[in-house]
Amino acid sequence: MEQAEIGLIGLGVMGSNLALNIAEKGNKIAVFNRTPEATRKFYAEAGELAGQIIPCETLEEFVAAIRPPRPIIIMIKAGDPVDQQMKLLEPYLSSGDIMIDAGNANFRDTIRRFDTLKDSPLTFIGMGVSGGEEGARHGPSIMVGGTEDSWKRVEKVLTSISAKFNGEPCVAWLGNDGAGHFVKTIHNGIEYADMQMIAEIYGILRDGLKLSAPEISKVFGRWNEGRLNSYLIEITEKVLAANDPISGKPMVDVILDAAGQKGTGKWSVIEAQNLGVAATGIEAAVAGRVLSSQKEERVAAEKIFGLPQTVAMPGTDGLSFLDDLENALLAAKIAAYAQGFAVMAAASKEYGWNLPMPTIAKIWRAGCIIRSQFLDEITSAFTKDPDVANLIVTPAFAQLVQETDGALRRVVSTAVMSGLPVPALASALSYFDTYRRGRGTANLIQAQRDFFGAHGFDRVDGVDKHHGPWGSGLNA
Ligand SMILES: NC(=O)C1=CN([C@@H]2O[C@H](COP(=O)(O)OP(=O)(O)OC[C@H]3O[C@@H](n4cnc5c(N)ncnc54)[C@H](OP(=O)(O)O)[C@@H]3O)[C@@H](O)[C@H]2O)C=CC1
Ligand SMILES: O=C(CO)[C@H](O)[C@H](O)COP(=O)(O)O
Repeated sequence: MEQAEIGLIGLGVMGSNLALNIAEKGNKIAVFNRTPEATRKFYAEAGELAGQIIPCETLEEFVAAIRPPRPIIIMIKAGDPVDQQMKLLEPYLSSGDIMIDAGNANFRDTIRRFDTLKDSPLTFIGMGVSGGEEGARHGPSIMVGGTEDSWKRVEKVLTSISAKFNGEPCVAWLGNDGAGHFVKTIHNGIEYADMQMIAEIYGILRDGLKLSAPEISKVFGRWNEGRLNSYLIEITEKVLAANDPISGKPMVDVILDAAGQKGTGKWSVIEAQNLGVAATGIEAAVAGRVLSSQKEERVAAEKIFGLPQTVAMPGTDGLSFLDDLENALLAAKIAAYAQGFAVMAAASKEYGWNLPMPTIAKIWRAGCIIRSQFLDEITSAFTKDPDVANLIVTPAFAQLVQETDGALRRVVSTAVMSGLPVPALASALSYFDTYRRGRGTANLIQAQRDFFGAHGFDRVDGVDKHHGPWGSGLNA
């Protein structure tokens, strides 16, 4: 029997679609799933692609079905399952085989797995894949980490299955060991911020302007034709227009307001903190999901405090305020993306990855969940100045911020006066206001630290005097 040129383990949502994508691009693929019923079902439903697929029910059979040296994609639940699966697979592998973890791994696990195998005859690639079900099937964005040699061995097949933006493939080798999974984690962190900010704007439209879900859908539909054009805005329009087949009500109105999370948002925040980078939009988004899940506590608190009176939204016919909302979302989005890229720049230095910022922006323009026109603008900004300290000071984005920050200020202040929670939008505004103010207020914090802990401070006049005249805090 003709052998496959690639193998894939894990026929869940992502793995089965990725396998069909690989088969459709003319690659013969062997597949295996822990539970064999899933393999049988997958093969039975593969239709005309079945001829390109070799379904296997044991790992021995699976490995034998792939031509050596074997590239094997592992697309299963992240964490311990990946270690378990690799351990079960390894005895069957031979020199030169590559295990490619394509799930949402923590990059620290990826570095550990990479290091464990680096002096062995086997190779490990940690690869972030974004695009959900549809992306996996028709073209995801793929972020690869590992040795450049191992990348070259899988470049052709990954390029064939990736999304394309104006013909350019949305796949790239980003650096050694955990680089790909780190970038995927920050992609998801930005995704969290983007989604939280959209949800906050939805809250203002629903609870401030009292618009119905179908009315809000139209607003997002209009915005999707402008500068906010993106996949997340597009699906927001669609989600808000859908009706619940059971109750006939708008679907969103019958969905419990408690968001799930699987870890990548939280890891983004942890890593940003570890690297000393302010990622306030992602922090606000993760905290927003945590608070959202405390449904019972929130319901009880509403009984105690009630809700503040909503103030009139500025603008006589609501129109100019809608323009403000659109611009506010754009301004806040700039802050979140600037923060995400700043985290990656710091990680690149820390881990010696040499992450290519223009390339990362490029491969996010299509295929992934945060894909947008906006990322093409980020690509141009980083191409002109790849080492810029912060996206918001690049000429194009500085101008955009200047055009939109007034709207963000009006929207945040109106929401605050109405008691409508906007933690991510407000964090973006505070981030701008802090970042652009040459003289901040940390002089007071330094004085306090010196007072109670003799921590010392630097002086603005450069005079070498590092303690204040307050003596020990104990004597004060
Ligand atoms: N869904 C999405 O939008 C995206 C998901 N991802 C990531 O892709 C990976 C797969 O996600 P998804 O396809 O959604 O998940 P699913 O829940 O649809 O599928 C999970 C898969 O993992 C397998 N699995 C679970 N535990 C083990 C184990 N201990 N050993 C071997 N196999 C195991 C399951 O096998 P079995 O049938 O036997 O249970 C199944 O094939 C995850 O890391 C996820 O974070 C990445 C991008 C987008
Ligand atoms: O990687 C993804 C999208 O890019 C997955 O859909 C992921 O599950 C999203 O994260 P969470 O489940 O925490 O919202």
